[in-house]
Amino acid sequence: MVAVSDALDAAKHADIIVFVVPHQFVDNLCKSLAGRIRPNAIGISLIKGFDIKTGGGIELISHIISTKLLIPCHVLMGANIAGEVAAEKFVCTSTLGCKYKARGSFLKDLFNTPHLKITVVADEDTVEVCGALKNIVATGVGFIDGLEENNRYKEAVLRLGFMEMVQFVDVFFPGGNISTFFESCGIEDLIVTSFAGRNRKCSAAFVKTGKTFKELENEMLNGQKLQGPPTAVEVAYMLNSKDMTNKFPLFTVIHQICTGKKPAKALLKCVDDNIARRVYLPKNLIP
Ligand SMILES: NC(=O)C1=CN([C@@H]2O[C@H](COP(=O)(O)OP(=O)(O)OC[C@H]3O[C@@H](n4cnc5c(N)ncnc54)[C@H](O)[C@@H]3O)[C@@H](O)[C@H]2O)C=CC1
Ligand SMILES: O=C(CO)COP(=O)(O)O
Repeated sequence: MVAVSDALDAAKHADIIVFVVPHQFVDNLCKSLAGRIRPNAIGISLIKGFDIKTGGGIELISHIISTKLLIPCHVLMGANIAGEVAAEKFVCTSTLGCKYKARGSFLKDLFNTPHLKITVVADEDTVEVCGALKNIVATGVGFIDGLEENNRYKEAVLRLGFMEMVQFVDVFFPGGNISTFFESCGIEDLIVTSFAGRNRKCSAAFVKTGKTFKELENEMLNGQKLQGPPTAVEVAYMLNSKDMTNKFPLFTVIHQICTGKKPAKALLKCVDDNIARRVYLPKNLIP
């Protein structure tokens, strides 16, 4: 394998292009590749987050790649932390979202290793939306850690957060499968990221130090970018444009804390107010 630092050099002759950059940079990356890659290339996005649509709503990153580069783009998201996959100490998992059966099976063989086990589902959008939304919930879990609060709050943020993930897909991306939430990209990635990810670590420090996320990224992430706080902004933009912030109280309060509109303790109140909330029953997902 040869590593090159220029994205166009890496992609211009490729049959399969794997996209793994912080989602903040996708637009520019696509500009640098548009019209200069193989027309029959296939994209796979590992990128977690959304893009804001002017005029309201959000766009999936894989759809942006597909539209801007005129190639199909599938997704690979799951319960894995990059360093742990590289260390090969135990078996990690990931979910490949690909609506074409034969291609899904080919891509599975390509990514599967003894230490990274891939399962394939056709439900591409749900895989991608789960990957993005769990970073918001993990940010909330980090706030609870930073407040040094009882674990009960962490457990409740995970449960309420998972429920809002299901609800978000049900309302805005109808037609997915409920079973996708039980794949690696769903509940498992939510737990892994909420215990071992950078979003949790930095949001705990956000509460403890009073520093901004930008300062913490510089100090703690060595040039990497957090995905949770910007994804919370994108989701809040979507919910505001649909007048639905009150239906997603956890996502909403996490965004308000990230942007300094509310103190971290507001998350405790949100949990107390919603802990007995009725379980959300999906109307538009296939059992
Ligand atoms: N690190 C992890 O454990 C996992 C990350 N992801 C997702 O993958 C995406 C990338 O995250 P990381 O791996 O942390 O990224 P990273 O910060 O390590 O960067 C990955 C690549 O993006 C390039 N890059 C950085 N800034 C850029 C810019 N301004 N323009 C163009 N390219 C740039 C870097 O050179 C590098 O090749 C995110 O959406 C993340 O949520 C997905 C699964 C696991
Ligand atoms: O997305 C991840 C695991 O799936 C990594 O999470 P963090 O970005 O919080 O480290």
